[in-house]
Amino acid sequence: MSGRGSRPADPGRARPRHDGVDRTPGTGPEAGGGSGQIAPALVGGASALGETSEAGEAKARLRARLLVQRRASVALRRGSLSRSDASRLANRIQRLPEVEAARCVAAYVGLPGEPDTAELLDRLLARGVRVLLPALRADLDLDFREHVGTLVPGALGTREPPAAAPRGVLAEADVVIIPALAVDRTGRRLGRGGGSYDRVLARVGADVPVIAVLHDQEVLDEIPMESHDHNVKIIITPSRTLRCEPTDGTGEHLGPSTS
Ligand SMILES: Nc1nc2c(c(=O)[nH]1)N(C=O)[C@@H](CNc1ccc(C(=O)N[C@@H](CCC(=O)O)C(=O)O)cc1)CN2
Ligand SMILES: Nc1ncnc2c1ncn2[C@@H]1O[C@H](COP(=O)(O)OP(=O)(O)OP(=O)(O)O)[C@@H](O)[C@H]1O
Repeated sequence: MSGRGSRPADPGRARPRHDGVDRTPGTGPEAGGGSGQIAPALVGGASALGETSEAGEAKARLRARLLVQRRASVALRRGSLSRSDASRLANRIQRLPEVEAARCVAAYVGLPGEPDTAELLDRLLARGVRVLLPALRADLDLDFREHVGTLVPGALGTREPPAAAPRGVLAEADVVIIPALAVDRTGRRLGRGGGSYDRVLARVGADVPVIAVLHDQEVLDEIPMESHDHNVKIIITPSRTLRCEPTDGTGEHLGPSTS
């Protein structure tokens, strides 16, 4: 990313503890706090707290490489292929039994370089499904709001429902659809390094299916894992649907089912 805008020089110090429990009264997710000044500068693919663990450093390097790859592919495609990708993705996601059965879906609005989710969101709304979308907070945690059909600019180039949209209660989502820079077949996920979805997934029930959406070439053999990372259950790319299998504890996995 390009390090735009006015962000604090040492954002990591302002971050909350990362054990999945938000203990700060009135500042937790869905507490209705505004974005304010945005926290960390996720420069060069480094994580928000400037990871120093081996896995954290490996993630930062991988993240930087994947962001370069995405930018190159955006430049190459100039949007046209991404529209057909968007339809194929929407079809795949809608065909999942978990999504067919869902009355409320937490999803997201694609950023440039990501598979476009606009068609999926429109189709879900047209089917009468409640759609919850994230609004990025200053500490990079996410609030959710009901998708009311319109979007306004959020921080860091995101788009989000207007502040007047009803609050979205994440616990009401039957399915959670999230972005990823990369995943592996066991469901390990690499994101943009803000820990936004690590925090969101810590608040999602273990029985709620989590679906990661990304490009075909971003399904990798192995993603380095840290203790706060949460696995996804299903991986969707324009041409593949992968169901992740749990690891056997040695890092080996039993092989995903695919279609
Ligand atoms: N579609 C989508 N929404 C998401 C995420 C995501 O990965 N994808 N996030 C996953 O956690 C959170 C947002 N995290 C972000 C972290 C970094 C940048 C970023 O690097 N932006 C660039 C470009 C900004 C622009 O175009 O204005 C930058 O700041 O340079 C954006 C979002 C919540 N919403
Ligand atoms: N529950 C949490 N609360 C606060 N910080 C967290 C939490 N989980 C992870 N973090 C911090 O967020 C930073 C980024 O984590 P990580 O590299 O796993 O992000 P990511 O999953 O790639 O990003 P994102 O979820 O935003 O797409 C790390 O410094 C980590 O310590």
